Amino acid sequence: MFRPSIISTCSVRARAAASIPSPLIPSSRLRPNAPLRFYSRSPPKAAFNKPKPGETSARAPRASTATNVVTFLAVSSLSVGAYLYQWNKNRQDSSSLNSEGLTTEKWTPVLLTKITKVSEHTSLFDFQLSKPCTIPISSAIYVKDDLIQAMRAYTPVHSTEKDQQTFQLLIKRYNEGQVSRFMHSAKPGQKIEMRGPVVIWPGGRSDLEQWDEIGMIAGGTGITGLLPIIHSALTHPTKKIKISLLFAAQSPDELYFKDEIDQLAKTFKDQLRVAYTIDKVPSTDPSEWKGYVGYVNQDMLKELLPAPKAIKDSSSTEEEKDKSEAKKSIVLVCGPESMIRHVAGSRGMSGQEPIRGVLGAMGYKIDQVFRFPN
Ligand SMILES: Cc1cc2nc3c(=O)[nH]c(=O)nc-3n(C[C@H](O)[C@H](O)[C@H](O)COP(=O)(O)OP(=O)(O)OC[C@H]3O[C@@H](n4cnc5c(N)ncnc54)[C@H](O)[C@@H]3O)c2cc1C
Repeated sequence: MFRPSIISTCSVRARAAASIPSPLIPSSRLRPNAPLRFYSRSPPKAAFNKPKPGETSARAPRASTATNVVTFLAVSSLSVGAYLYQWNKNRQDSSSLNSEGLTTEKWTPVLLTKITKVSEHTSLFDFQLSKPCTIPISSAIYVKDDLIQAMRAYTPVHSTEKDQQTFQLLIKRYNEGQVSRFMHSAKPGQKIEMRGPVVIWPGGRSDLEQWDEIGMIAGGTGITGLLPIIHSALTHPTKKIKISLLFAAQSPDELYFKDEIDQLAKTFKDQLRVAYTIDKVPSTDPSEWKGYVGYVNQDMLKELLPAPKAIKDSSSTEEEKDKSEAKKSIVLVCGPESMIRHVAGSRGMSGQEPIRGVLGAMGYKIDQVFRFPN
């Protein structure tokens, strides 16, 4: 099972914030010596009056001192009980309203604000955090299905290195899938238990500038892991990093964020090159499709990706080798397990299994390829 390096970006701030008093906490808690009115009231005097002459004892039985004390204690404890119940309820409400920003240390309820269907099986889920939080580029957040205590990782779509109070998850529903089905049955207004963020590919953060070229192969929802890296690389303040992306999906409507990606390719035309492939051309409008058809293959990749280092090293002259050494490139593969296996071979438990599949046949080695866990 995939075990990411756990980092928490929000907890220190959240801990400081947790000490801020809330208006929902009863004032007696803020001022410990404030009198509690509920039980400072005396029991009704009439019950303890002596019977007047001529009155029958049946109408007004005289209470003994012991009974008075018992009655007083019973009324008092009921009042205290009611008070404590209300206080505890307020405390719970306030703790969920003031819960920490997202942290890796514990499950935090996060408000689901909106659901937007983007294809037959996939929706975009908008969330609001109670405290701003840094969601690093190339990180994932764990979502828990409370009913069966199952958790799965999802990648915030437009994560940045800056504080943000909202984020989006793109989640595909699988018919037999536990957590994806739970999320697709959730409603706006509901709170979802989350933990994170955890960084998946550290190369996508502050040391992004180490790369001259980044090749990418995305499969379906796997684009979520790559999109923040694309944005960050294209807008890098000091370096023009070249990006090439082959985006593979079952059908055109599963090429998520295609309009956004095409727009980026237009704006950054000397930096970003994009190609698409789908499993099958839709029968409804086959002439509309202009991209590749079929699973990822060498022909789709050889003109697009940075060349494999191993091939360069063996066939180049010394001068060319020096140049290629100076150029640092990597190929990122992000998508479902079956697609990763086909493109680069299984990553294995450690992520260190040799590169096989299409990339392996082209001569790429483990030091030039990163397979995202799935
Ligand atoms: C770091 C990371 C980031 C991820 N980001 C996203 C994301 O942004 N969006 C997203 O939708 N998913 C993402 N995933 C995948 C996600 O974590 C779940 O694996 C997926 O939602 C299925 O979980 P489930 O509980 O619904 O299905 P499970 O109960 O785990 O699986 C039940 C069945 O569903 C089918 N199934 C499950 N996953 C897949 C798959 N990927 N492809 C094909 N069939 C499958 C299989 O037939 C499986 O037997 C990510 C995974 C990782 C590790």
